[in-house]
Amino acid sequence: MVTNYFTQAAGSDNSTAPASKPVADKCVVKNLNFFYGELQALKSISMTVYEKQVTALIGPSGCGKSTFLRCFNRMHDLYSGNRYDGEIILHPDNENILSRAVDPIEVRMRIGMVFQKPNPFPKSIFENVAYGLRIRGINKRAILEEKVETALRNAALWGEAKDRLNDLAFNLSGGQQQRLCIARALATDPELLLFDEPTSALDPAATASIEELITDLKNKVTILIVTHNMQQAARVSDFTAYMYVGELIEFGVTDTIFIKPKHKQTEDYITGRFG
Ligand SMILES: Nc1ncnc2c1ncn2[C@@H]1O[C@H](COP(=O)(O)OP(=O)(O)OP(=O)(O)O)[C@@H](O)[C@H]1O
Repeated sequence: MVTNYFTQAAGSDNSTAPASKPVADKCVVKNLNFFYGELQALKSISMTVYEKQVTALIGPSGCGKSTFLRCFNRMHDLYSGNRYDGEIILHPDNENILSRAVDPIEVRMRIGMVFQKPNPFPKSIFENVAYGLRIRGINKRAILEEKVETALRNAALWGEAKDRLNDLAFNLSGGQQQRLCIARALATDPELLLFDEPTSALDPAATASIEELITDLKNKVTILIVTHNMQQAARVSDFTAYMYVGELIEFGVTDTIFIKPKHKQTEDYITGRFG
């Protein structure tokens, strides 16, 4: 479905100007509530994640950003006592991925995740990237080699890794390990990629290379990113959602949220007056 929402013209100097290209819905969140036992961590969130765009989730510590992100790949199902209420409709299938009828493992095959700290498996570089493919029953060496190379190229790691594919992943630098985790997530062609503060454990140079990568990747995949770093949200995202104590306070085109937010609370957070 193509929506009426329009992204900013690239390079536009008018932050509220409508419209260069229409964007399609990838996920439509409807009245999402989430509970850790008795604690309600998300309150009636409704929002759209647009296809092949980067959407940033920002807000003060404890406002529910990571909780919201983890709903998209049903991570919360791994722990008892957690409860969802509401819908996340994934397009183009028009399927509610929170439905009990939908297998969370199937959801995780379509929606990849990259965590705060790089978490490669204690395996070689090659086997880290091949891992998800092998789980899907792909074992032919030629296919694995082709897909591993493509994923490493897409994660901007091929040049550094191609001569050491059999090295242990832990021998890579922190920034390289994070790009390896991105390659691992990309290898299975996800529709949506979730990033939970992907650069918070990295130095400025490694952070810059991950940000550049995120900008390149949006040509291929829809991206949802949690970040504490407001400059990062402004640099990499097309849309921004500001959350506070489990609620979505404001959502819109990133330039508008940063230059002319509708809510004073958003403005106070963005200008550093609070949070
Ligand atoms: N596993 C859990 N069990 C119970 N409560 C939790 C759990 N994880 C998070 N919470 C609570 O849910 C609320 C939202 O937490 P969440 O981690 O989603 O916030 P956040 O915005 O990502 O925070 P931060 O920016 O500090 O990472 C907080 O009150 C937190 O204490």
